[in-house]
Amino acid sequence: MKIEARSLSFSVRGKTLLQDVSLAVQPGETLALVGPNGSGKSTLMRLLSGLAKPSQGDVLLADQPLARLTRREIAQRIAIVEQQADTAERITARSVVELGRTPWLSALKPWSGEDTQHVDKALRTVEMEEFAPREWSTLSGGERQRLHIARALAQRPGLLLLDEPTNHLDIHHQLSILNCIRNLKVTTVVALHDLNQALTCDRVAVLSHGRLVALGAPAQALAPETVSEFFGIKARWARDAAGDAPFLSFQLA
Ligand SMILES: Nc1ncnc2c1ncn2[C@@H]1O[C@H](COP(=O)(O)OP(=O)(O)OP(=O)(O)O)[C@@H](O)[C@H]1O
Repeated sequence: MKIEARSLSFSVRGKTLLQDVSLAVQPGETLALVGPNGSGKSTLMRLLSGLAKPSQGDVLLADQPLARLTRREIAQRIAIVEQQADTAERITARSVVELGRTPWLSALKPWSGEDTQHVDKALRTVEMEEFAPREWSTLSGGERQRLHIARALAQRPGLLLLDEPTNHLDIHHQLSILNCIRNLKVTTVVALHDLNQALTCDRVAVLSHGRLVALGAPAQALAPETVSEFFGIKARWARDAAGDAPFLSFQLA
């Protein structure tokens, strides 16, 4: 499902958090959103999800203005995992993932075997099947994060918005979640702090002080000069002894 931001701006109490951001993410594409702390990544995610309304500009989902869709229509199309996502304590891991099916249920369409299958598949994808009966309050930060991602996957969205989905995860689960995200046929926007992980996405958008300052193929959007300028460090391409694809190496300027 295509998502498009047209000249998006967002201000709160006279402070501009996002200014004139335009970009389009094509069906099935994975776009990494990077930028220094406070550059506007979460703000842009919230605007794309419909959780916040732009002060100016429009968000179009599959060429339809988001503002014209009902909450339920949006929930059937867009899943978001926010940065400090948390949920009620007295609930099992499986119930959290089942919440992802809510937008699809109604009096005429109660829970069915198909819903159970989506939940099972989402739990498998994040390698959390064995945790399904556990109570939420007993889970670690990384386990909760994986379940939030499973909840979003169980929703079967056309657009997946993930705000720093790997920040609580060990390296195995960082790589496996990113691999899973890249292989999904779902359009995905993923905010990342690890620029080398961003390099593995289809395209990269760089935000700085609420403005879109680069957008394109990963190696082009994350060229060392761009990274150095907007993150205030010295970046360069490096290669390991195996001679695999180059990666970014950093040091303080
Ligand atoms: N409700 C608000 N009122 C005032 N300022 C806000 C509000 N919400 C966010 N901001 C500010 O807007 C800027 C952008 O915040 P945002 O969370 O979008 O950045 P980010 O790029 O996601 O940052 P991080 O990498 O630290 O998660 C920050 O300077 C933040 O302090």
